Amino acid sequence: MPNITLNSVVKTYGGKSLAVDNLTTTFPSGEFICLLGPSGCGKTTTLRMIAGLERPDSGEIRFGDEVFYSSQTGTYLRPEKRKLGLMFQSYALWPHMTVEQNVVFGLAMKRMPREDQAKRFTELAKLFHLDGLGQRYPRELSGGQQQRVALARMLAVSPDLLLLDEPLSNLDASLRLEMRAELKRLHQTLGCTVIFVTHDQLEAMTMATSIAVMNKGRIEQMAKPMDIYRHPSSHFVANFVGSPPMNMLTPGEAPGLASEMTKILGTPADRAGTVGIRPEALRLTGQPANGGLKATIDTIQPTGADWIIGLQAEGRQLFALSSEPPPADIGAEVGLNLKADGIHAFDQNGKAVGPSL
Ligand SMILES: Nc1ncnc2c1ncn2[C@@H]1O[C@H](COP(=O)(O)OP(=O)(O)OP(=O)(O)O)[C@@H](O)[C@H]1O
Repeated sequence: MPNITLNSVVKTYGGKSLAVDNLTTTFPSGEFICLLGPSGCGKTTTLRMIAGLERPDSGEIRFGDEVFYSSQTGTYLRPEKRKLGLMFQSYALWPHMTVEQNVVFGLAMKRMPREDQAKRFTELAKLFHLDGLGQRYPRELSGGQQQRVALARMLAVSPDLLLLDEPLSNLDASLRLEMRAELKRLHQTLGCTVIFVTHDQLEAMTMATSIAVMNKGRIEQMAKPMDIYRHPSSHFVANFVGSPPMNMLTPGEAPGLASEMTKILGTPADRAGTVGIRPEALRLTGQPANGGLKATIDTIQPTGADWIIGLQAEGRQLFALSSEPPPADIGAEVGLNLKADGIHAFDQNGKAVGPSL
């Protein structure tokens, strides 16, 4: 299966609002890629340009050797000519059609014989646990069942590429969990390339084989989820991925803690940039060691499996994440130990520096 390549793709709206900023990247075939980033960073625009629903201002988009779009040659392949499956947040099943009619809609449009359509529906109904629901109407289905019908409809035409724009955002937490597992399983079974837009880092971390973190119309970093988490290439990525977010110290903030962090990292003490520590790398001890780092507990948030512990250290609010209950109550002074692999440093331009790279 071919890769998707974007070369110097630019997209502005109304000639002035820059949505995608000279984007050059390759989405390798067979990967489950999550485009992750804050609202307005250009995720949907990127996806829509790959789908052919939005025309770039300039650049080139290819699917292997097939040119989807090229400003140089004036090529623009219409969406229906690109062999894609598309699914959006509002997946809009046809309300007046049964589940089976919805699923085989694309096949009927392609004039596939009725018996073959029925056969394909049986296969898909099995894959998406829709057995026995073929004659129901969408209003007679649960949210999760509707979502599975939408997925089956998208896959009925055997697309080479699936483009999904926040398809799980309308679901409640337990259904989301179920659908995340379903999509992941589906990707492993079908082996097709998936590009999935989300602003939810948990969704990206749990499903993607590769995350592309977007910021202001560009991809800041593209890597495997755990590499993004462990080796963020910039302040932006480090801050965006992780919950609670990384504790960031700008120059002058909590100097005792910052200098201990730079000492562990081996970066110069007269730093000009930011240092950060993941909440789980802040370990609390019952008693502060003599001359060691200390903090005061100011909030305790049990999540069930973990505790998020708010701390005050040298006038700064920090958050620690622990799978153990806190060693003391609110108001108590505790010692701090720092775990080296959760510490990161960034230069003045926000680029990661030091041994974490
Ligand atoms: N049709 C449009 N007309 C004008 N500006 C638009 C249009 N669509 C998007 N934009 C702007 O382009 C930028 C990128 O938008 P885009 O929808 O691609 O971002 P996004 O990362 O998908 O955001 P979200 O997560 O909120 O959907 C934003 O500044 C947005 O306001």
